[in-house]
Amino acid sequence: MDIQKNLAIRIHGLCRKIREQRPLIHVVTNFVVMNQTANALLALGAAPTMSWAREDLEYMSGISDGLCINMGTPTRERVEAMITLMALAQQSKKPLVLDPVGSGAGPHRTEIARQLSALAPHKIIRGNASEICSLTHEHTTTRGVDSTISPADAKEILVTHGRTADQCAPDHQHDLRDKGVEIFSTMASCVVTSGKEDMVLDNTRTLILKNGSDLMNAVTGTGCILSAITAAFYAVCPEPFEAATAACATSAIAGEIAAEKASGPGTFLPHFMDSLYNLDEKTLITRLKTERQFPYPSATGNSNKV
Ligand SMILES: Nc1ncnc2c1ncn2[C@@H]1O[C@H](COP(=O)(O)OP(=O)(O)OP(=O)(O)O)[C@@H](O)[C@H]1O
Ligand SMILES: Cc1ncsc1CCO
Ligand SMILES: [Mg+2]
Repeated sequence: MDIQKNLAIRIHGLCRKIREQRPLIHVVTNFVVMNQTANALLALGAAPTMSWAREDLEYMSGISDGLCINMGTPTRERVEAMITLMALAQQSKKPLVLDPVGSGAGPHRTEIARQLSALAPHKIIRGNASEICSLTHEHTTTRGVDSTISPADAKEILVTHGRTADQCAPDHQHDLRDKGVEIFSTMASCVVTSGKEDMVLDNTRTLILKNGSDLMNAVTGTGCILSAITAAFYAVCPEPFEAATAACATSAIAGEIAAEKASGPGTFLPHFMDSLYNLDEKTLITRLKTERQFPYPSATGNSNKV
């Protein structure tokens, strides 16, 4: 069977698992997107809980199936709660997603993002391109919470590290691992940069997803929602790369459908929720657009369609 169709079927299988198992996802997120994030988790079939009260943390961590930490509004009390929850998630080996919102927008946020990134290395980190790149690259800045760099720049920084296509040939894999991918082994088991194209990476693979719509940028919080639903997929799928891929596909395809129905940002969000709720296998198979670069871009610049 066509490998992209097979991937779409597997993604739909995970959507079904979420609807059947209804994983409880504990989300400490920013004040801007709290309500829409809880609703998106519900639309997907998961169950949200959003508390950051110190007295709640141990209990909520104990009963939850996954955790999403989003540092969009990083007040001291909330950052302390995030650190406690991340330590608890690591102890109990619970699926964890970190969204380093606004990393690269000034020293305060960048320092918090790097501090959180250093915790619980089994996690998935999901951010826009400049947020992710700013975690390891001093010179990448973020404009508030908006990315300043393109997916192509992010790929250059995170995957090819300025090397030529020749140097990225399979023969040089070992060099690449030694030199370039420390972010994956020290901070995360999988990293996602979102944008016009989403990129899912671990230390052996890169997958590019080409779904979505410009309208996803005309409302706030689509990235925050993507991080929260990534935690829901990770709660039903122990393989972080597969969970992150499923979340990116689901979010972007739901966004694509919503954009076709909406007349602007005001009606986009309700259509987006409906699309998450109604997403079926046929739609995923018809719409999924991915490109796999495995393990790294080849010497000829060719990549395999997934
Ligand atoms: N220009 C675009 N075309 C298609 N899809 C897009 C575009 N920009 C963003 N998306 C989609 O929107 C979602 C959020 O990605 P984005 O990179 O905007 O996150 P973000 O900057 O963290 O958002 P926020 O901070 O507002 O929550 C992803 O699913 C991504 O695929
Ligand atoms: C707009 C905004 N400001 C802080 S968090 C947030 C939500 C999008 O990341
Ligand atoms: Mg964001």
